[in-house]
Parts: sequence; structure tokens; C-alpha cells
Amino acid sequence: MKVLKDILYKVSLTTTTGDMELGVKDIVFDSRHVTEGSAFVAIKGTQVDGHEFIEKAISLGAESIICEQLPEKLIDGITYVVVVNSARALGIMASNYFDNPSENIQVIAITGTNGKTTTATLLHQLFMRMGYSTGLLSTVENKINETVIHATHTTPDAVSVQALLRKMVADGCTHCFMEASSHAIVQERIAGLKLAGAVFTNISHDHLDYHGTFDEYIKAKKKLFDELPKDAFALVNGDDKRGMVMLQNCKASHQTFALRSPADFKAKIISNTLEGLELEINSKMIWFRMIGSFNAYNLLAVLGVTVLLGEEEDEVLRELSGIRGAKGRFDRISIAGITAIVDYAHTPDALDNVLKTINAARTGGEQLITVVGCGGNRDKTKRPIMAKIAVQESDKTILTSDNPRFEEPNDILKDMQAGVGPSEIRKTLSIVDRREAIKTACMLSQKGDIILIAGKGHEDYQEVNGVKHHFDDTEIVTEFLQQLTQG
Ligand SMILES: CC(=O)N[C@H]1[C@@H](OP(=O)(O)OP(=O)(O)OC[C@H]2O[C@@H](n3ccc(=O)[nH]c3=O)[C@H](O)[C@@H]2O)O[C@H](CO)[C@@H](O)[C@@H]1O[C@H](C)C(=O)N[C@@H](C)C(=O)N[C@H](CCC(=O)O)C(=O)O
Ligand SMILES: Nc1ncnc2c1ncn2[C@@H]1O[C@H](COP(=O)(O)OP(=O)(O)OP(=O)(O)O)[C@@H](O)[C@H]1O
Ligand SMILES: N[C@H](CCC[C@H](N)C(=O)O)C(=O)O
Ligand SMILES: [Mg+2]
Repeated sequence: MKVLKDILYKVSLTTTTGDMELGVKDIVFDSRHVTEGSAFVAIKGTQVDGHEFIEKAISLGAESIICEQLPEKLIDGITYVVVVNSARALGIMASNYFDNPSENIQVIAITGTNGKTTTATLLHQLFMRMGYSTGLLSTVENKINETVIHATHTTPDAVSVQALLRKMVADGCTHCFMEASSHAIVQERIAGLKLAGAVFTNISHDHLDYHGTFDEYIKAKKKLFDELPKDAFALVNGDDKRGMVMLQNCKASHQTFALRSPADFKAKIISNTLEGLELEINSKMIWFRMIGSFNAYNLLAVLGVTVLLGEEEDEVLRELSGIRGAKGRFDRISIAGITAIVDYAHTPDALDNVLKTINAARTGGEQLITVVGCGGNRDKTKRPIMAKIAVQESDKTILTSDNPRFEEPNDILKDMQAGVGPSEIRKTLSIVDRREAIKTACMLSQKGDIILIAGKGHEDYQEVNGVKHHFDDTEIVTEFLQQLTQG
């Protein structure tokens, strides 16, 4: 049996033990996973209140209960711990339970609307190339060195975060690069973590369904920086007007990266084509395989983190120039003279950036066909905006489904169609079946054309009514483009 020390986050022990240590066999926050001798942490969620399951947890063997309010009926032999914020207590307890792994590995958290996966993945690839044992927690996958552990969230739950860090430490990792989603920050999935640094990539429209207002969304991101310790660094995008907001009242060392504003880490774009980016950094010209000006920001963030962690700039740039980035981010498939681009752009800003990157690199003559959908049970207000951007920036647009989740796909399409102006209707199609939409884009395209398939990137499924069916944009577009060459 493990002994938890220092679990007290403004905790007041109300019942049996009067002790500040709690011996538990496991920590669970879902009554359905309770085991004999575990501590059950009751969390108020978006769907239900975990406090409703306290009795059930005890009946399944929980011996201690961490909660914000005591249940009416207290049961003999059970330890109840009342805390101000049980989600936060969960993070701190989990850290203690796994022997505070973040004290033995440098953890860097990356937040922002777009660019988290790209930045974290580049950092992981770079540190591996430089010979470090390195961990990664990302939307696409979690990794301990090259061993992949399936990711269900951008940031795992608090117990999984600590368990994964524990495993990284046991496997000799010295660094971990992780995404901190705004949901995770608000839900305290990273409470209890000692961070060596945090990065802010940018903030734009997303997740207003969850945060309510843009100000609340900014506040969620800022919380990461407010809680950084003094010996950490806070590296922010100086060209994003909220970058400086993140640094207000932040105790950590203030660091910036930028293309336009004065900054600690600065670059100038020399050329930006569909082959890659040429950047001037400290009077050196460096070629990167990443595409689009937005990736110049991601590369600068990576450079900043690496130098702040004590690496030598020239070596970093040399290694970085050969790296490709994360799966599903501007992946190019060229068949029969047609170029398909599969990209995870699922926010207005990302879609606009990707389309502008493609348009800037076009030589003329060819047409750009965009296939895009919006996820169900997510921010509805981004739907017409994304459709509008797609239609304005493309020669033809096919509006389709993304992950409908529990929504009616045609209702999502209607929300998107509201962003298409009357003069643009003639160049817009709506095809609810994403596979058919991709097929149609292929059939409409001719040699030289570009097809952008946006929104799902690396995802290998489509989620419909709670079921994830196999679905892979890259696989499907390859199949149809190959058919064109055969027929
Ligand atoms: C909206 C949201 O973020 N929800 C997350 C949240 O669930 P919730 O608050 O809805 O939980 P709930 O169902 O209300 O339950 C409340 C509590 O009661 C417990 N419970 C519930 C039922 C029961 O029978 N017994 C029981 O004990 C639950 O375990 C929970 O502790 O806490 C859960 C445990 O950590 C997460 O799995 C869940 O992620 C859901 C599945 C999700 O889709 N989240 C997405 C939006 C998300 O987190 N996305 C971000 C990335 C976003 C981005 O930046 O693009 C991510 O980090 O992945
Ligand atoms: N720095 C950036 N600024 C704006 N757009 C970007 C940036 N980096 C990537 N993008 C665009 O956003 C998409 C998502 O990028 P990425 O997966 O790196 O972001 P993320 O922040 O991890 O997203 P999520 O919140 O879903 O985890 C990319 O496919 C690309 O279209
Ligand atoms: N992390 C994002 C991913 C969105 C990906 C897009 N394909 C969708 O399903 O909306 C979210 O959970 O909102
Ligand atoms: Mg991500």
C-alpha cells in the first residue's frame, strides 16, 4: 500500500483519521473503475457530478473519498477528505502517488489554439535526433522514446499524465514535450506538474462552446503561465497580441519569438513555397521542410525552447532543417499530376493560413478544390466562418462532414452553408458523405490541380453517434486518385 504525502491542497480533513497522510492502492476519478482499497475523487463534470457516485464507489471498494462536499450519509471506516477543488487535488495526489515524476524530467507544456501538436512533435523528433531519451504527449500519439502509446485526448487525464511521466522517468527520459489544451488547463489535468517551461503559440477562434466567451478562453490559456514557477521559462509569440497578456504577472523568465515584433528569437521569411521555407535566423539562411508562414512560428518556438534548455543554436538549426513534422499536417500526396493536401486545419485561423499558403505558392492556371467539414458537439459559431473562408480562398469548395459525433450531419452542413454568400453558391457543393465528397473532388480535378482536404489530418476514424468507424482522408484520396490513373 502506498502512502500519499502532502496531498493537501487547501484540504481540511473532516472525519476519521485526522491524519495528513492517506494510504491508497489506487486513485480513480470514475466510479466505474473503482478497485478495492482505492481513493475515489469526486469531480463535477460537464455531464454529471461525480459526487453522485460516492456511494457506488464505496460499494465497489473505495476506502477514501476526496470531494468538495461531504455526502449526507457518512459510512464507518471510510476516510473523507474535503477539498476546495477536487480536480486539482486529483492532479496533486496523482503526482504524489507516482513519486512526483516531473521533478525528475524537464516537462515543457505547449498551449495555443493552433500549432501545439506541430511544436511538441518537432521538439520530440529534434531531441531524439540529438540523442536524448524523450517523451511526447500529443493529440496524435503519446510516445516514450519511439514507443507509441495511443492518445485519446490532446492532454490525457491527470492520472494518466502522471502515470505516463512516471514511465518516462523509469525509461530514462530527460525531457517531455506535451500539449496543454485549454480544456485540460481548466479541468486541472496538469495540476501537480512541475514545469520547466511553457509555450504560447497563438490564440484565435475555437472552443467557445466550452469556454463561453473569448475572454474566458484567453483566461484558460493564461492560467498555465500564471502558475509557472520562478525557475521556469515562459516563451510566447510576440506577434500575437495576447502573447504579452500571457506574461502579465507570470513569475517565470519572460521570453518571446516573432517574425514581425522585436523578440528574443526572431526570423525573417526569405522564401515560402510548397517545397518548404527558407528563413534567415541570426544572419544565417536555413532551409526547412515545413510549409507555410505559420510553420515559421512553430520552428521559432522550437528553436526558443531548445536554446532555453541549454542547446547550441547552430546544432539545433542543422538538425531541425531535416525534420518533417507531425502526421496529418500539410501531408502531400501527388498522383497523376494532381496534388492532394491532407491537413488538420479545424479552426478558421488554421484553414485561412493553409489556404493562403497554398494560394501564395500557386503558379496560376491550376484550380484549388477544398473539401472541409466541421465537428459535431463542438463550437457551432466557427462553422459559417470556416465555410466562408474555404469558399473565398478556393475555386471550388465541397462542404461535407467531419466527426458528426451526436449531431445530425445535415444540420452541421446547414450551419456551414450560412457562411456562403449568394454569389459563391455556384462554386460550392454540399455532400454529406465525406468519402463521396473526396471522390467528387478527385473527379473534378485535372492535372496540375490541388485538392485540400481539411479538418481531420492524422485521424484514422470518423466518429458517428459515439462509434468510431475507420476513416482516413489520406487513404481515401490516394485510392480515388489512383483510380483516375487507371480509368
Ligand atoms: C468536455 C470535456 O472536456 N470532458 C472531459 C471531462 O469529462 P466531463 O467533465 O464531461 O465528465 P462527466 O461525464 O460530466 O463526469 C464527471 C465525473 O463523474 C465521473 N463519473 C461519471 C459517470 C459515472 O458513472 N461515474 C463517475 O464517477 C467521471 O469520471 C468524471 O470524473 O473529463 C473526462 C476525464 O478527464 C474527459 O474524458 C472528458 O473529455 C471528453 C471525452 C472530450 O471529448 N473532451 C474534449 C473536448 C477535450 O478534452 N479536448 C481537448 C483538446 C481540445 C483542443 O484543444 O482542440 C483534449 O485535451 O483532448
Ligand atoms: N502556428 C500556427 N498558427 C496557425 N495555424 C497553425 C499553426 N500551426 C499549425 N497550424 C494549422 O493548424 C492545424 C493544427 O495544427 P496542430 O495540430 O499543430 O495544432 P494543435 O494546436 O495541436 O491543435 P489541437 O488543438 O486540435 O490539438 C494544422 O494542420 C495547420 O493547418
Ligand atoms: N481537439 C479538437 C479536434 C477537432 C478535430 C476535428 N476533426 C473535429 O472533430 O472537430 C477538438 O476536440 O475539438
Ligand atoms: Mg494538438
